[in-house]
Amino acid sequence: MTLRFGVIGTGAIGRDHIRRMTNTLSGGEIVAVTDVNQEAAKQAVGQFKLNAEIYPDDQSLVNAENVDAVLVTSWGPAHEQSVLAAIKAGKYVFCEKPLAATAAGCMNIVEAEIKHGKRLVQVGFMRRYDSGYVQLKEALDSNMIGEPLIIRCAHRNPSCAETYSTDMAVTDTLIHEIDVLHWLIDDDYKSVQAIFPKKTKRALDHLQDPQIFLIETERGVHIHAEVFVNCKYGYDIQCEIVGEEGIIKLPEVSSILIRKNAQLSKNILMDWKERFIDAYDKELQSFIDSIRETGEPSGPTAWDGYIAAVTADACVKAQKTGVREPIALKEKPDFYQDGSESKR
Ligand SMILES: NC(=O)C1=CN([C@@H]2O[C@H](COP(=O)(O)OP(=O)(O)OC[C@H]3O[C@@H](n4cnc5c(N)ncnc54)[C@H](O)[C@@H]3O)[C@@H](O)[C@H]2O)C=CC1
Ligand SMILES: O=C1[C@H](O)[C@H](O)[C@@H](O)[C@H](O)[C@H]1O
Repeated sequence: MTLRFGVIGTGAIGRDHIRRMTNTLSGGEIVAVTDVNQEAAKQAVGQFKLNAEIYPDDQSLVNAENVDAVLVTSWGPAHEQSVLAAIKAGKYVFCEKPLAATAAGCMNIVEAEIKHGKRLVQVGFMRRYDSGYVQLKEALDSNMIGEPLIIRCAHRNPSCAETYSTDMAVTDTLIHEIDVLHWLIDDDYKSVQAIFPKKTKRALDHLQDPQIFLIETERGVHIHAEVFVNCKYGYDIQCEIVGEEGIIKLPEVSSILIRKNAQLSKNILMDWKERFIDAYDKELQSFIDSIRETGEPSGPTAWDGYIAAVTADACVKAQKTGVREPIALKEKPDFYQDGSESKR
């Protein structure tokens, strides 16, 4: 059976997911959309020629009888309400990061899903589906380099919006490393310290950019994570893992080699939509396939969303205090003890 989707939020990534669901993926169909900007919802229906009804709000959409699953692609602070409404209506829900704006909000969702009695929620941590990160995970799971000791990573955007704030370097950007790194090494975070290097001239007065986060894990791995959102040269994601027996590194994005004007060069992407286009396709196709085959999603769980929120809260506190801040997670419920660290 085709999974019938309702979309809450028809902005940038909402339309990108509608596009892939309509043109690329199989087994899913958009039958409902809503946006607080109803004109945006109407435009999305027209742009993709959807046979979909426009609903006034998330509540009416999740309760629609012909909606089996919900895509939450609204602004982060609105996610918790929509996800809780979907769970209450017994609907599957794919929620873009963040699952909720606070750790407490994520815990509300965890408790609601456990009370419902089966998994409904997948969080849009798409890097777990990126072929480069999958190769890193396979190498680590096979003990290729022995115990991981050090991770160096960088999350660089060519530029950011004027509204982008210092804490968004954590909640909007570093959140991807926060999720993918503990999944990669199957370890928990212990503490974090934020460092503000010399500021780039391209950052507005209110924004600290770049930033460095020094994260320690429970098993003693040290992570040096750079966030630089006005790097100008490109959209560049780097990740290198130093182990006891060797080093593994995220592959560069495929590009032709250009020999011209006495130079040898490669292209660098400029946009996150293009850099992770395959990962977005795979995460959503996996959501559809897993629900159709097993009755539950198999991707990043609401508990992964909680881990990300607790860690992000500690990173934001570290930005303010300048000292090493603890990252204290609650005990993982049995409901999520399915070895999901080794799954997507
Ligand atoms: N996984 C990834 O790499 C990415 C994730 N995101 C996440 O996706 C979410 C959306 O981001 P963008 O598409 O860039 O934002 P956007 O601003 O382009 O679109 C958000 C849309 O949601 C609508 N909206 C806001 N609150 C709503 C509510 N309560 N009910 C219904 N509609 C509502 C807005 O009117 C807007 O049309 C954010 O949480 C963002 O962090 C965004 C880009 C990439
Ligand atoms: O919304 C986004 C996306 O998640 C991109 O992957 C990040 O690189 C960007 O910084 C963030 O604003």
